[in-house]
Amino acid sequence: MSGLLRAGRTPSEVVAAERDPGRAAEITRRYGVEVVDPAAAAAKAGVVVLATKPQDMGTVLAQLAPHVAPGTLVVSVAAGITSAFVAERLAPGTPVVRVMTNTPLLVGEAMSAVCAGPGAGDEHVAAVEEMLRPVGRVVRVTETQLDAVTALSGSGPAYFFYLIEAMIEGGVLLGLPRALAAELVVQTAAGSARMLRDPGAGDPGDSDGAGGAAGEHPSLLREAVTSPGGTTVAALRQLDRGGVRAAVLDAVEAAWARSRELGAS
Ligand SMILES: NC(=O)C1=CN([C@@H]2O[C@H](COP(=O)(O)OP(=O)(O)OC[C@H]3O[C@@H](n4cnc5c(N)ncnc54)[C@H](O)[C@@H]3O)[C@@H](O)[C@H]2O)C=CC1
Ligand SMILES: O=C(O)[C@@H]1CCC=N1
Repeated sequence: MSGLLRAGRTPSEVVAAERDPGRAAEITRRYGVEVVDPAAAAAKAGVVVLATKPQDMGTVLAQLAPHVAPGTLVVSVAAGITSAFVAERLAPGTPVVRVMTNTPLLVGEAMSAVCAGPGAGDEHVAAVEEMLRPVGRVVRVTETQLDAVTALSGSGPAYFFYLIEAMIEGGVLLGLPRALAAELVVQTAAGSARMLRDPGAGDPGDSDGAGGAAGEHPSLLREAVTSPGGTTVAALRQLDRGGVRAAVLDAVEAAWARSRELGAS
């Protein structure tokens, strides 16, 4: 909702349905968006965005289905829930599009993936892409890729936050004040991400700051930090001893499996 409003939609163009009165009041206070019951929201909407927990999706669809007008575009952001699950609970032919985005959307840096479900044509997917583009990057994927997308970019911010927490703790272990450790680590993360995504940014002649060649390889960037006989190689040996690479592979595989499980339940 915050993204839609920052992308230029007015609060009067959006309505929300929220069963928790505290959260409903917060939505109206923060965004100026009216909160109505799900039936009223569905009846008014040209596009219905389903953003409940996967476990609540069956209930919310049962509430909404009789009120969704034929042809209304229905968008689900729930992890795991297949477009077929959504479509089966709506009038035949209702276009359904699935989205997996991530929380950096809140600062305009989302990584969103979209795919067409039953009844959805190119124009429906394009409409959802247009909704998401102002708040980050958007890629089109197949539905079979969405569990993997969820495991990488959907849950991914949590993996980075986890690593950053651990690095800050490392600074504290070495005696640095926590605030200083946090500043050092967060700027290091932001700078490293910028080198990966916008490698030419900051070069003379890069007037738009958008960078040159896309996507510097992470292995090359890591090698450039790793001086022979230096500090970085000493640290990386410990990461290898700790099995960090294998743990990351196991972690994304666990998220992928859980996403599949949510879809099957
Ligand atoms: N948190 C994340 O980083 C991401 C979450 N998602 C997906 O977004 C969805 C929402 O996740 P969260 O925001 O973390 O969940 P949440 O539980 O914080 O928010 C869902 C809201 O829906 C409300 N709700 C549930 N059933 C309702 C009903 N029948 N009528 C009216 N309101 C109802 C709840 O009161 C709650 O406020 C999930 O399906 C999740 O898989 C997707 C990508 C990233
Ligand atoms: O943890 C979850 O299930 C949701 C989906 C992706 C990120 N958060």
